[in-house]
Amino acid sequence: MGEVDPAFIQDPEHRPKLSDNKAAAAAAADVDGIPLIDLSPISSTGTGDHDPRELERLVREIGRACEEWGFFQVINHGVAAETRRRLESVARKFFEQAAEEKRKVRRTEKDVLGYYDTELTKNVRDWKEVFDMAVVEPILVPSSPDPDDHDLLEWFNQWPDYPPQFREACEEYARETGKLAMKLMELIALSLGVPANKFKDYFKDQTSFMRLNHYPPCPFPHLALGVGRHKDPGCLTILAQDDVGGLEVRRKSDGEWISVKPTPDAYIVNVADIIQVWSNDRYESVEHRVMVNSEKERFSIPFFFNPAHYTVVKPLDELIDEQNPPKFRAYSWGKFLAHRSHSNFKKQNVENIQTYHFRLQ
Ligand SMILES: O=C(O)CCC(=O)C(=O)O
Ligand SMILES: [Fe+2]
Repeated sequence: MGEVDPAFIQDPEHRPKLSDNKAAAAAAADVDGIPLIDLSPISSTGTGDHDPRELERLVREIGRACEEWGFFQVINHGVAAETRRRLESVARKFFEQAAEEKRKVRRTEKDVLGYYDTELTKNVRDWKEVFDMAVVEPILVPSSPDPDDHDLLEWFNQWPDYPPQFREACEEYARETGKLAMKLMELIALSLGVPANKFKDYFKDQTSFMRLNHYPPCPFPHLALGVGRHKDPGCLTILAQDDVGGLEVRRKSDGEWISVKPTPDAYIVNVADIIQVWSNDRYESVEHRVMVNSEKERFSIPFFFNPAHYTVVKPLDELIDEQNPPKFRAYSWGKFLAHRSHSNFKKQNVENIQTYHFRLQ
C-alpha cells in the first residue's frame, strides 16, 4: 500500500488501542460485557399475553441494562435466523461487486438512500462502505432545516439489479426487525413506568432506515476507525454483527472502551438520543465506535428505529415534576434530520447538529 490517506486518520486521542499481545486481547474479551437478555417470555406473544411475573422480571432487566449501559444484547428475539442469513448473504454479494456496479445505486444529494463509501464521522472518514434503505417507503422529511419552510421531501429506495434476491431479503428483514423494535419500545416504556403503547403512535410514519455496513481489511488499523466515536441520534438501534468483532462501547462507569463480543444470532440493542430525551436522562445514549482489522473484513447491519418527521422530541410529561425539571428543550425530529442530511455531503468547519445542543442545563 502507498501513502496513508490523511482523510482517514483519527486524532491521536481517538485512535483505537490495538493490542498485539494475544493474552491481553483474550483477557479484554473476558471482561464483563454488556448484558445479555433472553426475550423468550415475549417473543411469541407480544407483551399482552404471558406470565406477568416473567414480564415484570424482563422489564426490570431491560430497565437496568438501559440505565447501567445504554447497550444490551438480546437472544430468543423472534427474528428467524434464516431471515438474517438471507440478508447477510445478499449483502456480501452486493459488496463483492466492482465499484462501478455499486455506484449505479450510489447516493446523491437528491437520492439520499443507496450506496456510498465516503461517510465522515466528526469530520474524519470512516473505513467502510454502506448501503442505506428506508424501512417504510418513502421516508417523509422536511426539505430544509428552516423552521418556516413546510415543504416535504420523499426519500425512496434504490435497488441494485444484483444479486436478484436483494430487495426481497431486505424487505423481509425490515419487517421482522421492525416488529422486534416495537416490542422493545413497549418493554422500555414499561420500564419507565408509562403504558406499554406510549410510543406506538410516533412510529406511524416512521423515518427508520437500515444500513448494510462493509468494513474492508484496513492496512493501518491503529490510525483509522470503521466508524468514529458517535451516538445514534434516533430512538433505538438494533444491530446484527458478524463473528469478526470490532464494535466498542464507552462504559458509563469509567469511560473505558469495552468490546462487544459477537454472540451468534443475538442482536445488539442500544438506546439512542431520543430515548435519552424522552426519559429525561434516566437512560443515556452511549458513545460507540468500530475498530477495523488488518486481515479480516467485517459486515454489520444496523436498523435505526426512528419516529415520524413531525415528532416533537421532549422529556415525557409523566417523568417531569418539581424535583425533576426537564433537561432538554423540545425539538423537531424532522428538522434535525433535514439538518443532518444537508450537511452530509461536505466536510465542515463546525460540528454537525447534535442532540446535546438542546440540553437545558
Ligand atoms: O458496525 C457496527 O458494529 C456499528 C455501526 C454503528 O454504530 C452505526 O452505523 O451507527
Ligand atoms: Fe452507531
